[in-house]
Amino acid sequence: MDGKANGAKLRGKIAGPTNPMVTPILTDLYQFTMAYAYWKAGKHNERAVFDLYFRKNPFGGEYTVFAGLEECIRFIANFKFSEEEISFIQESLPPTCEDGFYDYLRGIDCSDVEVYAIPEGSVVFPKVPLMRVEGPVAVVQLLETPYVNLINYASLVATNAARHRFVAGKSKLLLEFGLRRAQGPDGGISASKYCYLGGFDATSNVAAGRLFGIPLRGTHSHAFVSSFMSPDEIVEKSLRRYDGSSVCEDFVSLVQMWLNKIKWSNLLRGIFGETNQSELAAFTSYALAFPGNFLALVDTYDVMRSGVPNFCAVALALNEMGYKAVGIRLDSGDLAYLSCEARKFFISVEKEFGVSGFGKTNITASNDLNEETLDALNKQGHEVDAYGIGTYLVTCYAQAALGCVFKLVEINNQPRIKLSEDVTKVSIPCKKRSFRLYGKEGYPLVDIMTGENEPPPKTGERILCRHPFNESKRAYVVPQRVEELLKCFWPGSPDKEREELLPLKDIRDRCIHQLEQMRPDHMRRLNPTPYKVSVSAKLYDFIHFLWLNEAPVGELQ
Ligand SMILES: Nc1ncnc2c1ncn2[C@@H]1O[C@H](COP(=O)(O)OP(=O)(O)OP(=O)(O)O)[C@@H](O)[C@H]1O
Ligand SMILES: O=P(O)(O)OC[C@H]1O[C@H](OP(=O)(O)OP(=O)(O)O)[C@H](O)[C@@H]1O
Ligand SMILES: O=C(O)c1cccnc1
Ligand SMILES: [Mg+2]
Repeated sequence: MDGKANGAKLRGKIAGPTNPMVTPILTDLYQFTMAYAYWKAGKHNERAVFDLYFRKNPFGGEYTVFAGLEECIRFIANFKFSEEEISFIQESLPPTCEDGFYDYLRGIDCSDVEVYAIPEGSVVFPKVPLMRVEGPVAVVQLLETPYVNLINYASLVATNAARHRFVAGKSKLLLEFGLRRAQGPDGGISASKYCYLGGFDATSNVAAGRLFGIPLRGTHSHAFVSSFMSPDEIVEKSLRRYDGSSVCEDFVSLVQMWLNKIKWSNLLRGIFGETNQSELAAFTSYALAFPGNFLALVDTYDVMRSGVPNFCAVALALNEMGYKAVGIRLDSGDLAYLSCEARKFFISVEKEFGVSGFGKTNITASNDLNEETLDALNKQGHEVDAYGIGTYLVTCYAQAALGCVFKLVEINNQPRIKLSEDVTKVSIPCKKRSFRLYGKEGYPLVDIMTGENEPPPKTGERILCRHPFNESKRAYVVPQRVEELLKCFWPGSPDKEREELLPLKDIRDRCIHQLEQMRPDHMRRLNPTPYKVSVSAKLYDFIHFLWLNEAPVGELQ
């Protein structure tokens, strides 16, 4: 068993959802009309089992990162209608609905609901339940919309982040800059949380930093650079040495001196003439404000003729004062070419002035980056150390939704099936267990679903894994390791034993670890190999028995 996935068991109070808009009325009207009809028919307490799953991996890939579980658990742990909400539901349903229904709503909570789920941050696959929710049918029905809502975008954007990480490579720093472009405030907060979960290193979103403890990072914008007109604007020019031993009274002149040295140095001669002085003023001013964290946006006027030499002048002046400049950000132009040119310049400066490590000055790139542009940069060769990514990441531009569904699979111990002309849309009936089977090389080989009461797969014992719908697709597997996927995250009460809800950082670690464990051909961007999802022989037979039982036989005329 995976040590991390098999977290500590816990009891005790669970906080409410992060977003206060997540209340029992954040659902579709039809959940209430169905709840009324269940109640009216006296069916509302029938025990139902629903599976939450998706049918197809997003972004043309063969894997998905499961995210959003903690918010689902927080939601049901605090599920209770307020009087105002009940009055509003009463106004929204037809007046013929009986008052007894509202008394029923007043009394419900999720103490009779059980949620089994795959741990958040796990790598998951189509058709395998991410969550199995069991409880009184009317109550669980009300959970459908908020649950699908809480999982859909979270898993989609976490997967998008993981895919960007995969292309960028392990060693690059990935910064999420999407708040201004996200789908509203909750889209922005969720994006920051789940991009971090999916492998980003930091966010520019301050509220998300506070809410989730995500590291905060940032540079400055073109507005800051273009707000300066000339170095004469800088009034407070003094800078104390890093070690506090002395003060330079005119840092602005020190910067000018370094700019001249760069200009007339042998190695660098000819690359630039006069740099933009208002840009130099902005950089100098920023360095005076943050001498220990100096990073400059260098593309406002001209990257190689102005931004980079100006940055170097300020960085060398800082170096003389005992500070190490952080780096530059490129936000337009050919990022591969400019990063290579900037790197050459830094290496020349290191050689010319003997500033050790200057050649390794950090280069951050931004500007409409996505998987494709990252891939193109890799193919061309580049010198970027960090990427700031916004629009394409947080809006999930390449795919709008994951398409999670919440389907009834059993009621009153009777398995149920949803048929469809489209075989990928046929639901897999029964209250099920699922297992991940690992092969000799340590990679996950196949996920298998079984009926709840079947003997589970065992390490070293051969088991037949069948494609759920395609008779000819089957394989014997002798697992080297068996991991049960669904664990109890909500046993109906905070006082009963349940899986611990781990800190976001631990969930992120699990995600990164699981992605690293996957066989590389499942992960590649072009034509990845599908990961196998299967059912036991017994469940296969039962699905097809129920299918034939429920499907009417047509008549040809
Ligand atoms: N070397 C590269 N290979 C592939 N794509 C790149 C490369 N460098 C930059 N890009 C991408 O090309 C696009 C360039 O955007 P665009 O054509 O709008 O120009 P720009 O650099 O933003 O210019 P401007 O500052 O005038 O708006 C961005 O999406 C960027 O990520
Ligand atoms: O490009 P994204 O992936 O969305 O990343 C965030 C962008 O937001 C900022 O500027 P903004 O786009 O607001 O202005 P700009 O177009 O002038 O760069 C930043 O400079 C990035 O370009
Ligand atoms: O800090 C940055 O550089 C930043 C933050 C948000 C959007 N674009 C850039
Ligand atoms: Mg932009």
